[in-house]
Amino acid sequence: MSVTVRVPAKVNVQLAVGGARPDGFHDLANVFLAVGLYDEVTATEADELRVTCAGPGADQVPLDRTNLAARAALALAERHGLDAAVHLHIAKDIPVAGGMAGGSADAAGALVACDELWGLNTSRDELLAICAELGSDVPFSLVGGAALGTGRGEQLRPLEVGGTFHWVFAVADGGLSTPAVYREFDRLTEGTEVPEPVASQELLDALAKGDATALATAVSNDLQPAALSLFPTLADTLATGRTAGALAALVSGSGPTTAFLARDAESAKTVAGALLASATCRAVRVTDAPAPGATVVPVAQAQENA
Ligand SMILES: C[C@](O)(CO)[C@H](O)COP(=O)(O)OP(=O)(O)OC[C@H]1O[C@@H](n2ccc(N)nc2=O)[C@H](O)[C@@H]1O
Ligand SMILES: Nc1ncnc2c1ncn2[C@@H]1O[C@H](COP(=O)(O)OP(=O)(O)OP(=O)(O)O)[C@@H](O)[C@H]1O
Repeated sequence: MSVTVRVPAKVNVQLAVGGARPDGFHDLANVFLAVGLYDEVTATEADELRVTCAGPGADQVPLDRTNLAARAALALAERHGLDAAVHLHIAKDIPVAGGMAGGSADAAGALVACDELWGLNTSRDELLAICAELGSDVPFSLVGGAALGTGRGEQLRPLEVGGTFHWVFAVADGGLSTPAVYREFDRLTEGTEVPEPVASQELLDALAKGDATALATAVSNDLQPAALSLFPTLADTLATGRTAGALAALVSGSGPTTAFLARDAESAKTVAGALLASATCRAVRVTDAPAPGATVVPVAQAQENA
């Protein structure tokens, strides 16, 4: 028997970062928006824990127990006193090390898939607690939609979204390590007073109204200077998207994927065309938001996708 779960990528429409905490993490006001790029995790009964991965960037994904999907299965099995004898296959479509929470998506997907496969019926709250142990972005991958993350980003408040937003993502040639980007943030802000991270009311209102123009003026990412410092050519990608008519251009989370908010589907196509033609990125993806969180794929559909 197999269970397949589909999990979305995210963009951070606001990422306000506070000073470094004693535990090395940073307090955040993190406004997550799930977007329509998905990984699929299939859990199948097996003699022992095994991970396979296919799709763009699969060669950069570890297949041992450091894989976040494997860690999720082990954490769930341990809670229930089980052996994590499962084959996890990841069909990857979310850029690897791109700042779109791909590994987190796989962790949330593995958790839901194993829970279903093993017939555990773990409560939502318990699943969210396991997610938070696995990583700061993992709880949001489970819930999807839009949410404000506080603490290190793991404490979620769901947010209302009043419409569809059109996005273009430019996948960079290379990756960025999330801890390295936070370290660069610390270096760049050294000796300055880092304000408490606070969610922008203007931004939350724009999301609730589904107003792309208002959202575009309110988006912000405090990690963007750090990502640009480590990956300076991203400035060219951002400029290309802006010139092509994007309402907003920003680095997605810790980068190096860049995100462009478009007025409508037509404008998204124009922005995507300009980015592709510019050769300032490796690939371009056009999609909508919000997207649902981790969802079990009906068996017939999973077989069709395989
Ligand atoms: C940049 C974001 O993707 C925005 O959503 C997240 O803040 C990163 O979330 P993530 O990849 O799930 O990160 P984690 O696996 O929890 O942490 C990886 C590393 O990132 C840094 N980190 C992460 C989250 C946070 N609030 N403060 C941090 O300083 C820490 O160095 C940590 O050791
Ligand atoms: N299932 C997984 N998929 C991708 N990478 C994984 C996975 N498990 C572990 N990793 C490791 O984690 C690193 C970061 O990958 P990931 O794709 O999650 O980055 P990211 O999208 O930038 O994360 P975030 O946006 O949450 O900071 C990879 O370079 C890889 O070594």
